[in-house]
Amino acid sequence: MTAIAIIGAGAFGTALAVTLAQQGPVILWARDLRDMARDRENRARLPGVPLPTSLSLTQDLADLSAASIVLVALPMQQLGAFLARNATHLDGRSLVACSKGVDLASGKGPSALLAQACPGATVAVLTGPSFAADIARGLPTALTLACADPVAGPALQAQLSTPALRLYRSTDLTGAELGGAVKNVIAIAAGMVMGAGLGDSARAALMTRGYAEMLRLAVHLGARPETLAGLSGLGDLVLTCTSDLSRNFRFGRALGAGSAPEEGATVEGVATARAITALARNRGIDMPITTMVAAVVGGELTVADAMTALMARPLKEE
Ligand SMILES: NC(=O)C1=CN([C@@H]2O[C@H](COP(=O)(O)OP(=O)(O)OC[C@H]3O[C@@H](n4cnc5c(N)ncnc54)[C@H](OP(=O)(O)O)[C@@H]3O)[C@@H](O)[C@H]2O)C=CC1
Ligand SMILES: O=C(CO)COP(=O)(O)O
Repeated sequence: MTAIAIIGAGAFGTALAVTLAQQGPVILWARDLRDMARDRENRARLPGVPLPTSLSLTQDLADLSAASIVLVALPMQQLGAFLARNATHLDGRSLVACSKGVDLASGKGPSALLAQACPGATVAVLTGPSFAADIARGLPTALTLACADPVAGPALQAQLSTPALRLYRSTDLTGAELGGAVKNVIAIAAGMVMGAGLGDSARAALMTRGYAEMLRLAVHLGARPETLAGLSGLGDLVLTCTSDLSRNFRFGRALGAGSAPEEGATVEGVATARAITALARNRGIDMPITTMVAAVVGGELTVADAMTALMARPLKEE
């Protein structure tokens, strides 16, 4: 019996599938397999990584019926519409949300969308500092597995850990997924600063103040502060704001440099900046960096104007 299924054959879904297939059969669903079955490689999203024989591929969601664990690794803004069409194929299992972001339409994170669409499922969140390419190459990686269920959480932690992929357990889904959502927005800001040539000191300041607003939002929404200090918050913020492998960072850097961003890349922080800005405004939470990123990506402000506005805010205690 196939125990693990993965929905979404993007870079992350494929990397997780390749890694988990070292321990047993895994089935990976894509809406369009293109040449993956023939090539036994995902040349479009994760080139250079052979797919092991224990990994099977399908375009038919009915083929996932034997899986007790389903990892959902779709882009955040696609998840709601996907679930509206396909939730019946997923209900009643352990569903692990792997998307990072906040849904623009509903203001919800991935775990809330899964729980709403699949009320009979046990929902968990897998998040933290990890580039798909690193996971796929078997490089050491540590992530957070958040699940409120005291029995399912430890079971998922054990079933989804591998010798190279070490999962730390949490019961704080809100904190785990808000860290992963906000860090992408701050990474765009960090990229803007570097692209505009404003220097490493400015980036360190943005990361630190970005962390402060991530924490403020998450605690307001019921998260535990220590979750944000962990892999899913600070850990992922550090990775994404400092690495050229991050699409969010590269997108911000292109904006800062006045050049064209890469075409076709999934840059979760763009829509999520708008979603979180609206959420924070409605709840009276001060999130100046996120608000500025939303304004710049929305074309309402230039990077230079945004930096001037951030520096001109009233002086305050740290
Ligand atoms: N890449 C990484 O290093 C990491 C990514 N993540 C998160 O994982 C999520 C997915 O990102 P990633 O894998 O990188 O994305 P990619 O850009 O690599 O791939 C996106 C995938 O989603 C598929 N897709 C898009 N819309 C739909 C839809 N409506 N129905 C079915 N499939 C769809 C695409 O299919 P098609 O090719 O047919 O368009 C494509 O396979 C994001 O939330 C990201 O933040 C988390 C950790 C690390
Ligand atoms: O989430 C990630 C690393 O943890 C991937 O970051 P990007 O989506 O910016 O590439």
